[in-house]
Amino acid sequence: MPEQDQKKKFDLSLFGRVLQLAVPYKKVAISAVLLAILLVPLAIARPFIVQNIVDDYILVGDVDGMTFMAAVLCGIIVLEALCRYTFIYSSNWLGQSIIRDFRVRVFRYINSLKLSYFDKTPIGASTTRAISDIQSINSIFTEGVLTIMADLLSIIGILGVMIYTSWKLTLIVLTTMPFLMLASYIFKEAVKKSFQRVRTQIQKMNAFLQERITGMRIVQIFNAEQHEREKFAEINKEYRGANVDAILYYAIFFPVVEIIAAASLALMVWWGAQDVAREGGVTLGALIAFPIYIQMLFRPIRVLADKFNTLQMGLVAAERVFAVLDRTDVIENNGSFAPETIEGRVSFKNVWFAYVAKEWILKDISFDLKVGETLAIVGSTGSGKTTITNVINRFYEFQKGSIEVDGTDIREYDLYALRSKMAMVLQDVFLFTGTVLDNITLRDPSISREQVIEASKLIGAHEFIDRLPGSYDYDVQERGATLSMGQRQLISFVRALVFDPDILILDEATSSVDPETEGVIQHAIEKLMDRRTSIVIAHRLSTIRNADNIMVLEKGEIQELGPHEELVELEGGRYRELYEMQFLEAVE
Ligand SMILES: Nc1ncnc2c1ncn2[C@@H]1O[C@H](COP(=O)(O)OP(=O)(O)OP(=O)(O)O)[C@@H](O)[C@H]1O
Repeated sequence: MPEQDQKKKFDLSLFGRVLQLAVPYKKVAISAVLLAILLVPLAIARPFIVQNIVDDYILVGDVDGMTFMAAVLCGIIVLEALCRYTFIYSSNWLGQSIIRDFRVRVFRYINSLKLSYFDKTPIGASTTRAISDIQSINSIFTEGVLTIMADLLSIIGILGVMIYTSWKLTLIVLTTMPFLMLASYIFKEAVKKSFQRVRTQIQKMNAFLQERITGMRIVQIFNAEQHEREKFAEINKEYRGANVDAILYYAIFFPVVEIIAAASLALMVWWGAQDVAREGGVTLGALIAFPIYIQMLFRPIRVLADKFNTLQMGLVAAERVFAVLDRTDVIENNGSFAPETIEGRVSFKNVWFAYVAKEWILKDISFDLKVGETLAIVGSTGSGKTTITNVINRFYEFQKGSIEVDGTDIREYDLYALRSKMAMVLQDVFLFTGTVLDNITLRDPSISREQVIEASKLIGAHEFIDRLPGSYDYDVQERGATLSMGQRQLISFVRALVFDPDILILDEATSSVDPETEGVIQHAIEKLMDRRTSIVIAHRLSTIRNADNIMVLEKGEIQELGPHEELVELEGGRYRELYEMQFLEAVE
């Protein structure tokens, strides 16, 4: 990426796209531009009036005129201060408003991407896009476009006044310009390279910390702390090096600019002092105003190189964010069938599915589930059990065959209507930081606290939730780390129950819990499946035996399908083998 960044030239169409983000705030944006334009004459007016006061009032002894001009000068200074305050405030307000909108838009878009995107994209990449890259876009507006424009305008304005006052003095001042241009260019390129290194190291540091903290158990149990510390120190060393380089360039560049500015001033004074004495030479007022002009000319030039870098870095970040927004693998929602209620019949008809083209994971899967029936899926690891549950709710789109709910192809349903009829309980329970209540309702305001308590009582989770400090308002820490596995499972059951689905998809946890909790969970599962069409990736003997049908899946194909009593009788059958090997053993 850094290599690519360096080669990147200024991309106009990308720049146009970034500017379009300001369209909803065009009034503020236009006001900021107008203020930037207005600030130029106001700033230049100060030395110009000083020059005027010296030449036209002091030298001729016009005290009244001088007092009046001094009052005008004060007025201009106050006006300039007000305009500058409004300019700084409005340009920053603009930048912040734009990135607030943009962040929400990017998050909404990320939400709409197909799950396959997340399979391939590291979490860190998505968070970097949504947080730090968008932050850099802010600087395009605050430090970039508007201030660069304001600086360029003041350079042009000051040069204009300088030429108007004395073109000869201006030419003398400008003799040092080529040195300044050269120094700015060298500085700009050098700093850009260091900042790209800094950014690469920040990304590395983020990814490193995120992974190590998430996997802290592994780091600690395998005594890997020492190596990890060394690796982290190495990244930090590189980070420091890159930052120190950048600071070094600043430390060299700024004094160099001062020297060049001083040389300009010296040349100007040397020549100007001689010219004042000459007939028709520069006026004394001009000689007094020129040092201020020089100062005003060099100040923006000094910071321009830096601001161009900021602008370019902002554009690189914008390009990366737009690349996410330009992704076409969004969830398709072309169906419109949205019935108020459904019965919950499910049927798979010759369904074929592959995550990667032609590598079939589900092969010709067909089965029918009547309303309220339970299908238990069993099979060895990697046989495609989870995949079946992934295609019913359209996390992934199947390629051949059809899946019907109540006799209608699931692709004809409005996706949100379809999903609202289904609930999914995953083996690996995911809890969000927030209260237990929020974790159950997922902030759906239509679900009341009473409903949640009622569902918890039914599931058998109320007792333990009530014992938590704060009960339903107990703050769940990072992914529920302070709750036990069984407790997390119970919360996820309550979550599924309050959404009252017609079709339940359940991936039973394989982890063993103590007999007492086992009893509670078994009871909860029964309550959850009660009168609901359920598809369960089953691991508990009780769930499997109680299911209306059992599907034995091997390498994506149905090997056996039928009720327990039937399959267990099959001589040499896979289910019978599994049953004898795993379940009878467990019972004994
Ligand atoms: N997101 C994915 N992208 C690509 N391949 C995948 C993806 N998820 C699963 N697979 C592959 O699909 C196959 C079936 O996986 P699946 O998760 O459905 O198996 P499973 O029967 O549920 O296994 P387990 O009992 O271990 O959970 C596996 O070979 C797996 O590597």
